[in-house]
Amino acid sequence: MAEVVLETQALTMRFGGVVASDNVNFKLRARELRCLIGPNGAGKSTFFKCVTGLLTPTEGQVFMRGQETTGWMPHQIASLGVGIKTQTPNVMDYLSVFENIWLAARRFHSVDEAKHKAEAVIDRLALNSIARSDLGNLAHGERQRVELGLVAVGDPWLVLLDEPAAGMSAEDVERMTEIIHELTKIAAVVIVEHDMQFIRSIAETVTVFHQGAVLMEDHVDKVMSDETVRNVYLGKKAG
Ligand SMILES: Nc1ncnc2c1ncn2[C@@H]1O[C@H](COP(=O)(O)OP(=O)(O)OP(=O)(O)O)[C@@H](O)[C@H]1O
Repeated sequence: MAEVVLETQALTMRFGGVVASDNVNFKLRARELRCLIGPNGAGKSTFFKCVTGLLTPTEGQVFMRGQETTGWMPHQIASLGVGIKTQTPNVMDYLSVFENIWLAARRFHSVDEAKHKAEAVIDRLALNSIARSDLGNLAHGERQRVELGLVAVGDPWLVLLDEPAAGMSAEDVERMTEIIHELTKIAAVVIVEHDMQFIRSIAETVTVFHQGAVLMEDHVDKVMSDETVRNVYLGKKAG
């Protein structure tokens, strides 16, 4: 079986009396693609933030490729080879697409190598036609793609994405699906997502959160037809 690249053990996060993440045991293997779903307030973002270092869990542990990372800062986690895309973009509007991606590549590579890497990612993500445009002038879907470029340019073995398809057109979502499949050739990918159509088109196994805990973890088709899941979530949202 493939190596476990991400694991949480009894991960718990409390905000005062609210148990936002409740004893979560999670495992992800190399090149696996996993969507985290659940209704509003289910604890997806809290779990994501505990794993990416934006929050330190109250209890429990996080391991990446066997290395304990509980309480690490996001940049420390990134330096292991983990690509993180949060909902707060880490881009510069007054620089071009190429410059943004090149700058991200410089964190990992020499000047020449960074240029080469940036060009390769621009090719792979079909960003050639907008490579010289300033980020500030791009449409939402294009920006999202550039942000994935920033993640991909570090050659990550684990990629953690918070709502990459939010606010996108159907065409952009389709492109994003292709890019994510492309990413799974080199990395395991975790995606927090609301868009059910997107989830159906990319996911195999999904993890359903409810009241901070894992309610179910199974193939997307099984999860979508599960009555308990429908009751807590899909019944209202997926129609
Ligand atoms: N910083 C915080 N302080 C206090 N309570 C919080 C904080 N962050 C989250 N919570 C609470 O924790 C619970 C889980 O929230 P979380 O944002 O993780 O859920 P979610 O599944 O990501 O929801 P959504 O789909 O709406 O983003 C909610 O009850 C929320 O109100």
